[in-house]
Amino acid sequence: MSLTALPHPVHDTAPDSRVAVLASPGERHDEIVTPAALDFVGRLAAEFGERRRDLLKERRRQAMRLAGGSPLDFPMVTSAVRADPRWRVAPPAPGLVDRRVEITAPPRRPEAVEALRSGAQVWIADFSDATSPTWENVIGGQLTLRDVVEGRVDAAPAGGGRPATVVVRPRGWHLDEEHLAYEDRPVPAALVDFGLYFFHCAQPLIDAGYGPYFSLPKLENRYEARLWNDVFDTAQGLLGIPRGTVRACVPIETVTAAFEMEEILHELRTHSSGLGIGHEEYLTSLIRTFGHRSDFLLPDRARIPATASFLHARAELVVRVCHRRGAHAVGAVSARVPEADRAARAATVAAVRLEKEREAENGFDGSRVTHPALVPVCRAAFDEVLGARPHQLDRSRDDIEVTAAHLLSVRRIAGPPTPQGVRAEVAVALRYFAAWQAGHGTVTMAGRTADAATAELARTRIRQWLRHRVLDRETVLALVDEEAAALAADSPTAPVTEARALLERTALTSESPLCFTPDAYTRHLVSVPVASG
Ligand SMILES: CC(=O)SCCNC(=O)CCNC(=O)[C@H](O)C(C)(C)COP(=O)(O)OP(=O)(O)OC[C@H]1O[C@@H](n2cnc3c(N)ncnc32)[C@H](O)[C@@H]1OP(=O)(O)O
Ligand SMILES: O=CC(=O)O
Ligand SMILES: [Mg+2]
Repeated sequence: MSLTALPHPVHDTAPDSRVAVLASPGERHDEIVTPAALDFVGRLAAEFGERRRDLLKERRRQAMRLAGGSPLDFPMVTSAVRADPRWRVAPPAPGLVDRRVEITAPPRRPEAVEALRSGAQVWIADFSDATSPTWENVIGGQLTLRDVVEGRVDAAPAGGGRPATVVVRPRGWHLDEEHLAYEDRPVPAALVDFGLYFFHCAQPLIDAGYGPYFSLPKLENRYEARLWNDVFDTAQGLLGIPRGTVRACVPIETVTAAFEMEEILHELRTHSSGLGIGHEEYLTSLIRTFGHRSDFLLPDRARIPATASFLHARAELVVRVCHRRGAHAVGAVSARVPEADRAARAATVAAVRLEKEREAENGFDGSRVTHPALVPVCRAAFDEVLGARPHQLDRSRDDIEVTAAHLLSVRRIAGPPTPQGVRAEVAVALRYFAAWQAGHGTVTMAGRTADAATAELARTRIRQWLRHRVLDRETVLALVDEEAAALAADSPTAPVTEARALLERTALTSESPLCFTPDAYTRHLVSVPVASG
């Protein structure tokens, strides 16, 4: 597909005074937080703010229905969409045809340089889980992206070839951006991350032969996909960019979305760049949705392999649905990262290689890694199956039959954790919370990388174990003491007391929030007067 270059964005409207910035300007912020960009974001907030609030209410209603015993199944009302063999998603856009390796990293300049030059086909610049959303990080991330798109970053891979295509992962629908207010309400964080990137970078990307591409986090149903699709239509309309220029990939990260994959593709079909899978978010969603049931009691992490039948069923269904509709299917990110020790490093490489080989054999068109040293490992696994072909969209997997029972067959692995398993989750949550409160969205520990989704899963698991009484509060508190002391010894400046309080609030109280981020964000990362919402 070739895109026609357009005249510069049409944007001649007066700045919208209903958008207020509630933060002091940082270095170069005036390049991003311009009156015209604020006006654009304000228009999106005006148009979509209320629908987004309604959809968040619907999330809560659906959670209550499922907790009350309503069965989860493929929706009857959309069976015609699933049965209709005719529709396809848009063809793969320039830069997204071959996606055998995607690397994820926060949109910080050092990681941007490494990711772009890593040899991966795609860089997922992650505002969602890999960024601690301080205002400085949010605007700094946009500056990084603008510098990349406008060629101010040395992005050429050392071994030749082209830099990775940029895909931006905005924050999810559940988060607000308290530093920007529209009519005195915080602007949805998703619209800030999407809107600022789109406003500044869409046209330069099109001029360079690419487009504004996104990865949409944590969608729960087709209505949320429709909302994004409408945001894309409006945004393209406002800037005079042809409809269908945007592309968006949806990782299936919630259990309700797993039952509406095909509908999600259908809603986004003019803008879709396929579906993916994410393990951590998905496990968190399973516990949130069905964690009260003993057949959903999740054991230690090490005992939940990607080959577990319920995860395998979701992966197979993603491939089947995607290939039926001409869309890419992208595999899960490996949390393992290489360690200095040679033997440990070799074991990590072998394990990642095996994961990626399985995905390539199952029909995925590519997969995700989170460290540059793993790019060649993922690449080799996909090269073996794809060879010179850019993808395997022609490989239909009509042999795959996935039922609701398959997707929910957790029972086989269900069981209590081991003491080591509990300690590992306490340690990861505590260390991540301390890093996040200090403005770092990713950490590496014991050969694994963690982001907000990792910490969310850790504290959700601790809660589930307490709820099922396979763990008691005193044991957790004793582990928190030990791990807090270890963290203070390792990092004397880490905000250990605050991290500990956050863990206790989100894992050990009965009123623990649905997600740790909204409440922790307001308490710890918002440093200016908060707009009333
Ligand atoms: C399952 C999940 O949750 S995955 C998603 C969450 N994790 C991520 O996104 C991790 C992305 N990486 C990062 O944020 C950071 O680079 C950190 C925190 C890992 C850096 O930690 P370090 O201890 O420096 O890592 P390490 O020494 O292994 O990295 C080597 C180099 O590769 C860079 N690097 C590591 N991971 C990435 C990445 N995903 N993308 C780009 N560059 C990276 C490091 O910045 C470092 O660069 P330098 O040599 O110029 O300092
Ligand atoms: O985002 C991916 C995951 O595995 O979590
Ligand atoms: Mg993730």
